[in-house]
Amino acid sequence: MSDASAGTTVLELRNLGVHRGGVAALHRVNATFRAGEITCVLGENGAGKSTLVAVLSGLLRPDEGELLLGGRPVTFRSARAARAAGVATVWEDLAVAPLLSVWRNFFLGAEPTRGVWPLRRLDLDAARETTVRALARVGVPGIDPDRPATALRAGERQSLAIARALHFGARALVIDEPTAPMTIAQHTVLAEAVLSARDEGLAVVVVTHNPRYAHLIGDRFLLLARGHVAGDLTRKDVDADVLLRLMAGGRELTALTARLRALHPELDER
Ligand SMILES: Nc1ncnc2c1ncn2[C@@H]1O[C@H](COP(=O)(O)OP(=O)(O)OP(=O)(O)O)[C@@H](O)[C@H]1O
Repeated sequence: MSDASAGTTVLELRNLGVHRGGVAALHRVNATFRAGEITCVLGENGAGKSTLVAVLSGLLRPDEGELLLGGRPVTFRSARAARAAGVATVWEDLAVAPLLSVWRNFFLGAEPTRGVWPLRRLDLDAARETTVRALARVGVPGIDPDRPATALRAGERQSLAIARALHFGARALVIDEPTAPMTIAQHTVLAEAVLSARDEGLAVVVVTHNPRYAHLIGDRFLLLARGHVAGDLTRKDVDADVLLRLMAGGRELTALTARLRALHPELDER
């Protein structure tokens, strides 16, 4: 466990409001993100998911309400400030600097050095070793740290960012899942890293479009609809089908499925 025992509140949103382009992108949002738990944030396009990520990661200041970290109100003035406070965000597409090596991406400016100034120099072996160890810790063993980051696949790239967050002592991890299709194998790689972060006691927030995947890994589910909290549920409250139904658009899909199954009983088998 990192700094908090499982179940302790790490991040909290109180009556959070954000206006964007004349609309309430978030309106009176209350939510709690706890240590050792994965909270999946679900909602249709425009529900406010990206806005929530922007607030948690320090890119956007809320217009109303408060963000609390470890019980104290905080105002992040930048993404760097959020990271320094222990809230790490894994972006959908900016997880890494693609042309740099895997280990350079891991450290990005925080490389270990050897010796004392003015003879201090980069400790390359330590940097490589640390990277390999940190990746193995999130379930990605055997990566050559000198490969360019472009050689990593989508799930591995995000896992690298998660490994960094763990290594540098994050308390909360916000993951904006790739919307581009990922193979099952890469989804599994990412899920394993997400579960490692949870097991190490971080409060994990996963923004996803996929309710089935959410149900597989999530402990709690925050459903957003038009900037409002439409549901705040635990695993005990829902199964994957209920989640699917609760997501806007899911209602139509469920009705369609029921109608098709009534007309074609053989579909029941699927
Ligand atoms: N930069 C912006 N300028 C104006 N309005 C914006 C801006 N960003 C978001 N909005 C509006 O805020 C609301 C919430 O958008 P947001 O992008 O947070 O939703 P989302 O759930 O992330 O959607 P998606 O799944 O499509 O990314 C929407 O009505 C959107 O049109």
